[in-house]
Amino acid sequence: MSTASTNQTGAPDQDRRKAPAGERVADWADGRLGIYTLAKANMRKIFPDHWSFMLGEVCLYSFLIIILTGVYLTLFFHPSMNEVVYHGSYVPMQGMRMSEAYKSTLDISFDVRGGLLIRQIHHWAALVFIAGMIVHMMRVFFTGAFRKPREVNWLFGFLLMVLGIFTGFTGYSLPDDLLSGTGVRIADGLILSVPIVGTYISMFLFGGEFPGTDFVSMFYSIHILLLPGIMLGLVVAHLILVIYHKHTQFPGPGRTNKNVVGMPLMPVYMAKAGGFFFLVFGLIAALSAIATINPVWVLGPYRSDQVSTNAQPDWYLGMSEGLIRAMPGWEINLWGHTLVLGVFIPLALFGVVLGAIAMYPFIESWVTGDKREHHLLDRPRNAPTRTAFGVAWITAYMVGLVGGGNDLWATHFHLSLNAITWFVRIGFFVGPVLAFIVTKRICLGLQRRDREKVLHGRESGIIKRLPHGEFVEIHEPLSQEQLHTLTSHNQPQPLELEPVVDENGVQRKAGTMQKLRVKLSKGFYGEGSQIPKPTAEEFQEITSGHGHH
Ligand code: HEM
Ligand code: HEM
Repeated sequence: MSTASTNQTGAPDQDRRKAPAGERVADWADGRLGIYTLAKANMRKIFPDHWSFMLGEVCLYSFLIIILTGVYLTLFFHPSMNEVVYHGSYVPMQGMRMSEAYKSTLDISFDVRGGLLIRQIHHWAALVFIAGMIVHMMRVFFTGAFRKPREVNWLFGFLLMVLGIFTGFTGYSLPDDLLSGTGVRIADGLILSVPIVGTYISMFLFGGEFPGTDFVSMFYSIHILLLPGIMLGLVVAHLILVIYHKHTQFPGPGRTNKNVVGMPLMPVYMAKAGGFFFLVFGLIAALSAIATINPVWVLGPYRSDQVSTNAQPDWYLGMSEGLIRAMPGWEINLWGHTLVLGVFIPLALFGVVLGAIAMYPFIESWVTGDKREHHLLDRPRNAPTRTAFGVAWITAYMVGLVGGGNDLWATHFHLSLNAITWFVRIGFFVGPVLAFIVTKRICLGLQRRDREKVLHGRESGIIKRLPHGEFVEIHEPLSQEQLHTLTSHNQPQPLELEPVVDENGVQRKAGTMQKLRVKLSKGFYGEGSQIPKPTAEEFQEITSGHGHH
């Protein structure tokens, strides 16, 4: 229906000059918020396409799902350790004494409409969120996306991961059932093992001797306000930086350090992202509807004189738990104080591992001396030392995880607990070294294969018999696009020790750090760490004339 009409007096019609409704709303909003310039600058922003770039989105969407479901839970959860008697609908616990926190978690699970589903979605989304972050971090690591200028964004991401782990832990502790109480007890043990300040921190957190009467309410504020608040700010900063730096892209024809090839934010990327949000939500909801997670009614309320069997932390803390389980129970007594090395060393090691992850971009650029900007990603095989290092790290993590579930491995596979402990003790040191060597060899093998492919073409699988009886396989030459992708990477040279005598004839001694740097740099780029890619001359010589060999 048209809105145009003339009025009785023949005066120009107001309606005719009226813009469409959408434009008027946009005008109204622009006059007050100035969104036009912002939108103009960003709506057509180009995003490159690769499945691995969806991992950051998985983090984002699961974070949103956690917040949405978390808000629902706050409506019914009572963060109090006051003792009450249970009279809800779960019959086996009728008349039992328990904290209000535990009672309200049972109520959420059995009496609140949709409560159990929302609890399960919250918990499953938390597991997916942290898994998503770690896999996203691996993508960024293995492709070298953390290099200049994205080091600060790596740090923002790293903080998000650490805060996510802490938020998960505080959430896990809220229901105050036997499992979460056992987890908190382990955390208290870790805190107490820290020399000098440990006792004070523990007293502060628990309002006196463990478990005290305060920690649920304190953890609650930390869990629903403090940490998610900081994380929300960090996520926004993280995404602003992604837009500011523009996204990296894999090398390919037409892609350079100075452009981005892909689809515009509006409408293509937005439509994709919207759909993907519902996919992630749907999958997590389906998982939560069919797979029980943290059935708090099984173990009963927390009592500090009881420990549940089968106690497992959520998966992301499995490694630190494994290190504690595998560590010998060493203790030193000094001047009337006990230093519990059996607990303190794993705690310190966890801290060192986290610190190394945070600092990695800076360490790598110091070792390699690479201070250039990088907007094109590395194919993992073309950075064998970094790739091998990442796989070694994952191996150490996995071995620790086996240690964290040693009881489950023992019961499910009929293994001795001691054998598993020794496997973890040895595997934690030997596994990463083996993984490093094997991965590096695989990367070099793949580089050799790329070189072969460039020089001799792709094996076609077609066998030809020559007149004199010899069989040869036809090799098909690669397309220009493939040739470009396989040869466009840089092959930097390792750093050299500076001359001992400089141009003025002054003697200089290379410092230990300098020597270490050169050594590490050789490890990265030296002989045995990269297969020279074919030169243009080699390519010309081999490809001129024949299509097989
Ligand atoms: C709440 C957690 C996180 C969210 C919501 C998030 C979200 C995102 C999104 C949507 C992108 C762009 C798409 C992509 O490359 O996947 C991105 C890129 C990036 N993220 Fe995250 N991320 C999170 C955690 C992390 C972590 C743990 C790290 C590393 C320690 C990290 C480092 C980076 C870096 C360096 C980029 C730029 C990559 C590039 O341009 O290729 N992020 N992030
Ligand atoms: C990264 C952020 C978060 C993570 C990783 C996380 C994780 C968890 C986990 C694992 C639990 C235990 C669930 C259970 O099995 O009972 C939990 C409980 C809870 N969370 Fe969160 N959460 C996060 C953010 C939030 C936010 C933003 C809110 C509120 C606005 C919230 C509110 C709650 C409440 C009220 C509980 C206790 C209820 C219950 O345990 O059923 N959470 N959280």
